[in-house]
Amino acid sequence: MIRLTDVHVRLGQREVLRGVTVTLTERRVGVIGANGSGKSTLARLLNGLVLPSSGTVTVSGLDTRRHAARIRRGVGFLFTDPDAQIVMPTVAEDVAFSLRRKGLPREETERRVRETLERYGLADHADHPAHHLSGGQKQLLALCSVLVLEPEILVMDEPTTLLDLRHSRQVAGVLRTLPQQVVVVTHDLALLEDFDRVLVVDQGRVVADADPATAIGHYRKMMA
Ligand SMILES: Nc1ncnc2c1ncn2[C@@H]1O[C@H](COP(=O)(O)OP(=O)(O)OP(=O)(O)O)[C@@H](O)[C@H]1O
Repeated sequence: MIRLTDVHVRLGQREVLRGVTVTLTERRVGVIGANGSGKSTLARLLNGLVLPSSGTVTVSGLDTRRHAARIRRGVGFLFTDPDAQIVMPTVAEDVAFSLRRKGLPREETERRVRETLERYGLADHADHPAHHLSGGQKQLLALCSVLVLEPEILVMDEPTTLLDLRHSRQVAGVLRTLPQQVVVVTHDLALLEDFDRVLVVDQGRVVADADPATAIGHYRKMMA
């Protein structure tokens, strides 16, 4: 469970989030809103990448200000730009990297890497250089490298921006089957159709918080 209580975030001179209070218990939560409204900042609060200037953020009961390292281990974070996340030369090595740091035995690491790449359609690219992948394939690779760690919560910042329709649908399918709580910041409204809850952010505040159809309707009116 994620709880934000009267959260303000100031970055430089700007108050980017202004009094956000929400408790997120649903399995799939979407966050939408105009460019610059504060969505990414909200996402980054959830794994302690950004800390509140005032107010509190707790994840599974832990305050992000006091338990940053533990929270980062439990909350997988997928950045918009996959190049920010891919750290190893080949596809399989990149997925294996985080598992190795956990000290898993080699055989188990190889098995989990293979299974993950197969599940997300990247098995044929296992030994290819990661920088030879297309943008969309890189986005899938970044997702594999996060999911292989089986995080308790997954936070994604615009995970489908580089994906074609087929791969967007594949990610939507992945999100449907994942057992963990997922929070997705996106401009891809179709991705949220069957989500449990959608927040609309405007100028640093949550201005709507409802089922997808209601929240997206509110957003469309707001942007008209
Ligand atoms: N490090 C920073 N220092 C100062 N201002 C920042 C910083 N990071 C973000 N901002 C500002 O905070 C505001 C919200 O940014 P944020 O990235 O959270 O918006 P967003 O809703 O995710 O936008 P987009 O849809 O364009 O990705 C923007 O006006 C941005 O310029």
